[in-house]
Amino acid sequence: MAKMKEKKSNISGKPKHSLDTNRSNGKTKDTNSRSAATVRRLQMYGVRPKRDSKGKILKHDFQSNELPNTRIQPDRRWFGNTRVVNQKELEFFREELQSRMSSSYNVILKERKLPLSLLNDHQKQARVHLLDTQPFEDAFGPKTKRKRPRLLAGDYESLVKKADGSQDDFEQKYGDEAPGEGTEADGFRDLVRHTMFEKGQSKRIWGELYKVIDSSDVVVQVLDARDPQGTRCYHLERHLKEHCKHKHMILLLNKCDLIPAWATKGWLRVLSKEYPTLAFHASINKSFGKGSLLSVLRQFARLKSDKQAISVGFVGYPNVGKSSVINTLRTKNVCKVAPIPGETKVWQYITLTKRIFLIDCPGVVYQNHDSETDIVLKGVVRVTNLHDASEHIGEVLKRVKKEHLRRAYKIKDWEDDNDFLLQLCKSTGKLLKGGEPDHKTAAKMVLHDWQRGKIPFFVPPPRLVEESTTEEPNVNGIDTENAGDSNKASAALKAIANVMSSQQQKSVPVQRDLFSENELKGNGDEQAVATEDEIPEDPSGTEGDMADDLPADD
Ligand SMILES: Nc1nc2c(ncn2[C@@H]2O[C@H](COP(=O)(O)OP(=O)(O)OP(=O)(O)O)[C@@H](O)[C@H]2O)c(=O)[nH]1
Repeated sequence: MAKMKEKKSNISGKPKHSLDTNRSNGKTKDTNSRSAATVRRLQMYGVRPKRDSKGKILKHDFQSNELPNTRIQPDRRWFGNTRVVNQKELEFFREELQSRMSSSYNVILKERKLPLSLLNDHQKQARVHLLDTQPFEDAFGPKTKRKRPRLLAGDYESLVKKADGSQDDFEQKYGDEAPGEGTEADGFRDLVRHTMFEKGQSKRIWGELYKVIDSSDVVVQVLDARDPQGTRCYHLERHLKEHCKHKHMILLLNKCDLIPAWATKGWLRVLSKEYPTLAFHASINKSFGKGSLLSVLRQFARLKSDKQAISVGFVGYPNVGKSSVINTLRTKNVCKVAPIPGETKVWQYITLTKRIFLIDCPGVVYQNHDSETDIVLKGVVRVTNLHDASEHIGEVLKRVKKEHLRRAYKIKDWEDDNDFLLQLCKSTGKLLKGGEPDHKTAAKMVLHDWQRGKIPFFVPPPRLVEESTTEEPNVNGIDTENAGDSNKASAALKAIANVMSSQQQKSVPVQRDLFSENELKGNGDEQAVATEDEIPEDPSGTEGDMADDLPADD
């Protein structure tokens, strides 16, 4: 039977060629031979166009007879998931989709699969739909009417004249409002101020601050003891008084080692009239005020006995030492500390005890009328970022006593800030190419020293009126309305007052080499209220109180 069939398909009797379409009828058992379809496909590949001697195609099996060349340029869009539609189709699609979407009786399913970007113009590339408002002829036709822009001046010179004139007018008009110190009338300085001197005022930082305040039961406002009033945030205090009466605030005079003890005590007395205030020196090994602060926090935890734990937020200007205070309380480097402002970027939760959590906050600057120099000297701006640091040196020379500068930089005398910088450049070898003094680098060096507290400076505390110098520190700032048990609350208040008054009796450690003997003593009045001593490790006797409460290091 098999032989008969073979004969049928191979009538010629010639041996079968592999490209013979009749070779197999698909029913034979021989599955290795090519099927008719394969043979046809292979034959198709073999078809080549006929060309002339120059290679030009004369005839091709797949070429149209009408067109000379029907080859289409390859384009990657053929292979993409795209479709080309003309403008009319697109318009139709847009209208149709728009009407469907705006109709409240239609719901579009699988919306994400639709090319909605075709419907809504991208905001950045949004086009002016000229043709919606006027016909094509009016918008782009040959008789298009275009308004000529009204130029202020015909040529460059008259434009300059006009600008000068308007500047004069402006100065005449606003001449009385003299620009603040450090600002220039040309508007350039304003621009620089925007980019750099507004550190700590961004929306993000304020957001962080409010997050910390919202989550805190006690807010510790850390102040720089060298300039407590200058680093206070009155806006925040007002906010707490008005909107968060149940939250407590205490002031912490940090870096008290950088000012004489009488000044620390003076400030303690002045500030404690408003809020409970403690002096502090942040240092992991040699701190001051740690015990007092821990005791006060523990009393606050007592006041909030309805809560399982209290959160204590540390807020304040950049670089005042918020993170250092937290590290000191934990006796461990749990927060990043750096001698440059803006080291803390986001808030951070730290467990102090089972009942007390601490929150570190980035430094916040409340917008006030500080000049650029004030901002730099408060340590808000990183000195390395200053374009010209030398312009702030005049103020440093004004604020710091000559004897300190002489001692710090070994310069005998100087006429003005320029002369000071010149001598400093020479003595420290800060020279540019060709031996020119490098004022900017020398000035940065001085500002660095200022920010790190190497040049002694402090704002003396205001003198108190006799009658107001009461012995008992004020704890009126503490609201006890929300404290459950009134007996407990009054006991806690008493304890806080005790801690504050006992701290005021203590000796405050001071970096003695910063000041002269006279400065350390202060004048007569101050001497009467304070004596200072350099104190060894952990002067406050209250450290032990909390020791067993503190968590084991993790
Ligand atoms: N002399 C002295 N220096 C201190 C004291 N506390 C902090 N500092 C220094 O002040 C600098 C700033 O401290 P940080 O703790 O980073 O300040 P911060 O307030 O967290 O700063 P931001 O991250 O900008 O918010 C560091 O160089 C500390 O060493 C202190 O009590 N005495």
